[in-house]
Amino acid sequence: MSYRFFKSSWSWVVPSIKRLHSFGSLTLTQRYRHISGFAGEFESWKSMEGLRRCSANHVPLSPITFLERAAKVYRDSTSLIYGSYNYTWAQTHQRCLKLASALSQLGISPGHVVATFSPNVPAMYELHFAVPMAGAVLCTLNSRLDSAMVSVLLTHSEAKVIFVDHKLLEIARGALDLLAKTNKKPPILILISKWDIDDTTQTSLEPGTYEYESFLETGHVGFEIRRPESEWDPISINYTSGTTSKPKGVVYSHRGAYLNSLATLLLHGIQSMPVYLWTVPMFHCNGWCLAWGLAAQGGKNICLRNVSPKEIFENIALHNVTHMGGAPTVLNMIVNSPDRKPLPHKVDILTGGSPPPPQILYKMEELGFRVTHLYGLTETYGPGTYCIWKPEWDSLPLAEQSKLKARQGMQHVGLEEVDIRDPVTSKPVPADGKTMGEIMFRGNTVMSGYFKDLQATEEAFSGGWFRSGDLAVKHPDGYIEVKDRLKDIIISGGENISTVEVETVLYSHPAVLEAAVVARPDNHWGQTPCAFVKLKEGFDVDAQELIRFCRDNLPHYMAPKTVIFEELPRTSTGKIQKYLLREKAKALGSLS
Ligand SMILES: Nc1ncnc2c1ncn2[C@@H]1O[C@H](COP(=O)(O)OP(=O)(O)OP(=O)(O)O)[C@@H](O)[C@H]1O
Repeated sequence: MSYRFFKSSWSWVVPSIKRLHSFGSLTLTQRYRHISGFAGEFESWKSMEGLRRCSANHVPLSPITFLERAAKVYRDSTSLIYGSYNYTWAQTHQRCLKLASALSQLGISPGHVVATFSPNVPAMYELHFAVPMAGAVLCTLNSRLDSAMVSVLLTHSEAKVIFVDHKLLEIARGALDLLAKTNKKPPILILISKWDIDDTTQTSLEPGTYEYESFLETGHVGFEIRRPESEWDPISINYTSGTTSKPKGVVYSHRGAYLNSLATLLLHGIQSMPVYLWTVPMFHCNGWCLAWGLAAQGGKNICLRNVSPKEIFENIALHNVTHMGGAPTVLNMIVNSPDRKPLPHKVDILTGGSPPPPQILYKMEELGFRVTHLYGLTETYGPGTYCIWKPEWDSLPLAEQSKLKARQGMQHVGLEEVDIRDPVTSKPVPADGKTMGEIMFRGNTVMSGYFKDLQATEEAFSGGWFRSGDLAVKHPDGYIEVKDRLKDIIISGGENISTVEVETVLYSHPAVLEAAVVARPDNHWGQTPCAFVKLKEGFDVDAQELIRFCRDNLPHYMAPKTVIFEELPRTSTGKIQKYLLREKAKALGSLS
């Protein structure tokens, strides 16, 4: 300890000790407040002497630092594998610096939007760092969109550059042609072909178009990162899935991305140097924020172009995968696939995006997966709550465990609060497991707002909470359970029917592969439940059998009155498009 510090500390301590003696009966906090003289009836926090906010103790939070640290701590460890390609963290860091430098040489400045249109190839991972390192905002477009939607989102986001996977080139060109017709300046196209095509398609590139690898090589590693001035600065725009309306541009900040990345690592139990299989699309909520998060733990990113059960099982064995994620539809695909097999070791899998039927959770655990169930929206950076597992549940039968796990749980550490409140009065509903209300969020991992839509932003935040549009109950243990979307709930004879509950029963029938329940208008009841069902191969049951099965397992008013067998329409993120099914049910007319 230096003399100066010792002297100044001592001069502070002596009178403090004297004061401490005279207030011997106070609590520790009260004593501290008294001796440091800054709180309660004395003075406010802000006048506490000797403090200074400066670059030594205050840096805007940003996930960019995860990569910089990984390049030192995990320098020679593998950062990414794609087919026969692999990189170390030092290489990934250098490649991202070069890419950021190349972007800035192209004229990309802080605040500009850079779009991607690609599956989970290595470029997607690199762009998650390179774009914010150039000070720009990353906009990852869903790789399953068509030209028309891509052109709409490019117009809305005002992207200056778009990175396009070579297999999506035609769709992207179609989008740019549409833009040109509206006299909008199209973004510069950079083609991602390196990892799949040996001789680059350079020669077939149109003027003003670049190839990813040669573009990256124009940058230099000495690039000075354009760090956010404020942690509130935007880092990405994520468009919602468009399940209930047209996609909205949700803006994430550096701060929120940093916090949600860490929270997701924690809830997923990701320790140092995991092996992560990329089955969650990075375009969806930045891979639930793990595109950034894995750098914080020096993870090995196993990138996959196509996600199929065969590839999943092969990669798990080949790379010793420890963690992965997937929407319930991916889990359903795994448990019903002929390629499924017991795992060579435990794999932690995160699932969320729609309600996971307990039967599917059950079968996943039987195969050797350890499932963590999360719930959230694009507006909450993906994961917002999760079903925190309690050791006392381990001794319950697996079926019982799966029912508990199908609940959406409680908020993760990055969020302040999640509550179920009456959508009209905003008062909390009782924790009785019965009273439904709207799920509302508050905290640092809630979006900054909808890009260019202040009205929608204000509506979403009215009352000081973010309103999710989802209906849920709160159980006596505080865990929440989603019952429906506000737009999907069925009201029959004055009774609310949770379509999720009816679907859960349908999924428990051995012949049912997929099920979705919607409202069918009814002259007598107002609405009745109408089920759309896809059967497993080789099964043949009729509507009456499924209705009987539901009546045996649910109050009669909740059982579907109509069952239609067909393929279920899905959004590009795999969610069932209930509004399309509702239109079909409406076209059937009243049953009564
Ligand atoms: N674990 C879960 N259980 C039940 N529902 C879930 C779960 N996770 C997510 N969801 C549903 O997904 C929704 C969030 O989806 P996302 O943000 O991808 O866009 P979207 O709501 O489908 O699209 P849009 O807002 O454009 O209609 C939630 O509001 C909720 O309805």
